[in-house]
Amino acid sequence: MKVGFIGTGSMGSLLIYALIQSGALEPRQIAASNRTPSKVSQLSLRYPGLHESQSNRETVIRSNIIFLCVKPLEFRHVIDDILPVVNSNHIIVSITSPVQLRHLESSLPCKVSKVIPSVTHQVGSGASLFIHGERMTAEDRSLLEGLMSHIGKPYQVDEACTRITSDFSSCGPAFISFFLEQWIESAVRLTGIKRADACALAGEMLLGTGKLLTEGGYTPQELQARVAVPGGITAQALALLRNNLDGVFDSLIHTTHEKYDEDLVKLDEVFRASEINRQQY
Ligand SMILES: NC(=O)C1=CN([C@@H]2O[C@H](COP(=O)(O)OP(=O)(O)OC[C@H]3O[C@@H](n4cnc5c(N)ncnc54)[C@H](O)[C@@H]3O)[C@@H](O)[C@H]2O)C=CC1
Ligand SMILES: O=C(O)[C@@H]1CCC=N1
Repeated sequence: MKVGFIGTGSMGSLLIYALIQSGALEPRQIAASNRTPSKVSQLSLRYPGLHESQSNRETVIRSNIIFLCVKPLEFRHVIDDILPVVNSNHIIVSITSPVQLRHLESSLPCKVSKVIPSVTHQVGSGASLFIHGERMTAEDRSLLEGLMSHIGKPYQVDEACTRITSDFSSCGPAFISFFLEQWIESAVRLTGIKRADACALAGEMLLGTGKLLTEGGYTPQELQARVAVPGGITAQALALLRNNLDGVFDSLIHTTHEKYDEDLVKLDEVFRASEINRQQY
């Protein structure tokens, strides 16, 4: 299996790192290209054998599966660029949520899927979300899921639920880190605890909480009940959080969905405009 990466910014390079580190791929199985070529040169120095493609087309030509790791509004440009060298056997994967299967299927002659990864894959953890296109056979699906299972837990989701599922799996690490950052800064300011100690304790706590939710059979509600003995300190603090955060998560979900919808409107325009142009010429 040969795997290509178009775009080696934050997420493209993280996926390359994680897939090599986990043993899922050897560097010689990978080809990569990026708008700024020096980013790929750095990767090929770090992983001898990784092929530094001179163009996105070269990445496609050398690969069976190609991950498009660029931002949503860069998709149209990348697709137009690689189109002449894409054939029906290629599997092209979008790692970004607002790009729809219909955008990919209407503009590419190959098999397509969306796989929304998470920064947690850097440590072989977290969920990756799968939304397969109709041209993906059962064999293609298990090939892609098998590859990603080395660095996270594959989850099939409906495209209509892409935003809310990636809110948890992909944006979640940032949201929870924000929560912890605020908490740690208050702790440092009010109690004098060393920031490094607070960070280490917060990380261990989050890891353990994650395990209780995934392996320990707890729901978030049950976990609160287990820790918050009636009349105790945790119960009092939970009441404070409940009052102060009332409505925050509704607003959070509205915010992520509004931004997603904005991107989707722009993508629909870009993909439609380009189809109209193609018909004219
Ligand atoms: N950061 C995260 O945790 C996650 C990000 N994503 C999605 O992944 C996508 C990429 O995100 P990042 O890697 O954080 O962005 P980034 O900006 O770090 O990387 C994008 C890369 O694409 C390259 N690029 C742009 N146009 C190109 C072209 N025509 N040909 C070749 N390379 C080109 C840029 O030079 C850059 O290196 C975004 O849509 C993001 O929403 C998805 C899941 C998680
Ligand atoms: O494309 C997305 O929705 C992802 C989730 C986190 C960042 N970007």
